[in-house]
Amino acid sequence: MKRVPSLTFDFKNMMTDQIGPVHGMGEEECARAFPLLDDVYRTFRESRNKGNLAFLDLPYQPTEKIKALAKKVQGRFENFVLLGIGGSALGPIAIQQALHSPYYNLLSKKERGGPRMFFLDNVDPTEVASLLEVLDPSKTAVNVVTKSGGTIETLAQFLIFQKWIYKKVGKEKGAAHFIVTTDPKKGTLREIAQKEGYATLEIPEPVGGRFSVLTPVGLFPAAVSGIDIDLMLQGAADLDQEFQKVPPHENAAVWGAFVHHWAYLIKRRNILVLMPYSEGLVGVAQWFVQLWAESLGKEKDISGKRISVGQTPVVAVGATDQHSQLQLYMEGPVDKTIQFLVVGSFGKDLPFPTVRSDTPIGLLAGHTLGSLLKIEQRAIEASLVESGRPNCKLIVPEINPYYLGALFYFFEFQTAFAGKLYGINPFDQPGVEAGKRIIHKLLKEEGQNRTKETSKRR
Ligand SMILES: O=P(O)(O)OC[C@H]1O[C@](O)(CO)[C@@H](O)[C@@H]1O
Repeated sequence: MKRVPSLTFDFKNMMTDQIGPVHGMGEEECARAFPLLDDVYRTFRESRNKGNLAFLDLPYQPTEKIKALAKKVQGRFENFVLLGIGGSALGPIAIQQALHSPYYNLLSKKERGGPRMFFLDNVDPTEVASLLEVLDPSKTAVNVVTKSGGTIETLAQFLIFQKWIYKKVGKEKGAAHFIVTTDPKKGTLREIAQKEGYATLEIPEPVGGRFSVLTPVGLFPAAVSGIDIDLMLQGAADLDQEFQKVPPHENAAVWGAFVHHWAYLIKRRNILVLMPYSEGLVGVAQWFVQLWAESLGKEKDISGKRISVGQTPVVAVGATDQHSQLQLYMEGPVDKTIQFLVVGSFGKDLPFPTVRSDTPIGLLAGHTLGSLLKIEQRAIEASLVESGRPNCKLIVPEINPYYLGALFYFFEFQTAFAGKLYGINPFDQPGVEAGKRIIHKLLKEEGQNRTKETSKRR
């Protein structure tokens, strides 16, 4: 089978906006953009050639080590728990949600072929304690994922799990339960892994957390749960090859970046609503939110000039949020672009029994759940167009490892390219540092007070 990951980006409905000083983006306006895209694309390619866009080369990495370690975990453990936050959890969660049944953990081990999968991306004590109550530490593998190796939430989760496992099986045997995915050389978790003798997987040094889904961060848990990770990388590689062959104005991810950048700067569409019409792609949409928000929400451009830019990404799930958020999108401020995320064909479908009736139930005759969901998407798209509400759509032929790999690659490419258009650095996140500093300060101060109180009481 010849596989070409032609993800289609359809933005003809971006021109429906009849409100505001600039009307639509017609063919002429698009054509005028070509020289700009050519220019920016040239510098983008130069950055890649200099090794500054390392995430674009991830599709070509070797996977033997990841698969070998995954096989060991599959054979030995009943449960697999991933600990991480932000880019160290959203990608792995998105993969599971897209490629496995939502009831994966209810299947038998034979049906699953590997352990039950759990993902903790918060430090909510009720959630963590509840998981510890139902799992057996002697049958649980723990994958601690952190690029920096020093994220306080992940370190906190790790300490709790380390204590829980060591208490049951002892320190010596306990070491075999931990797999640390982190920076190849530095960081607290790297040091701990070395000292305790944990298995480790490397996140390439120049790849930041939110661009790391196609590193062992996403690939290892995927392989543990039996997903063909080579096929995921193949999808990304084929899309890369497709992109390298065409001029920038035929590259769908370049258009994705350009259209949203134009919508934000010229049309003041401050909000990008990503609306998947597939439960399997909700995790991808949530992963995208971090990618778009952390990469493009910046105060300064690369020269240090204050510009404060960034579109606010929001997830709305079709059809569910038609009955929750849609009213706002139809009649509220025209400050949004709705981007649908649709699949060509669903993996499974269920036909309706025919009911003869003049009530809405009779309308379902001859349809399936899948055709209903597709009709709902088309109807909402048409209703947005009718009321002059700009929207666009990304079409994924089907949800499988191949197209999922391509989809991640598409969004990462689009985001990095949008960063170039904005003239900002899409790979840093200086705005989150202040919060981290204060968390550390409060932990220190309140920790000292608590220690004093405890020793007074003794
Ligand atoms: O993988 P790490 O280093 O633990 O970071 C987790 C997340 O924290 C952030 O650095 C933001 O605080 C994200 O960019 C990152 O995905």
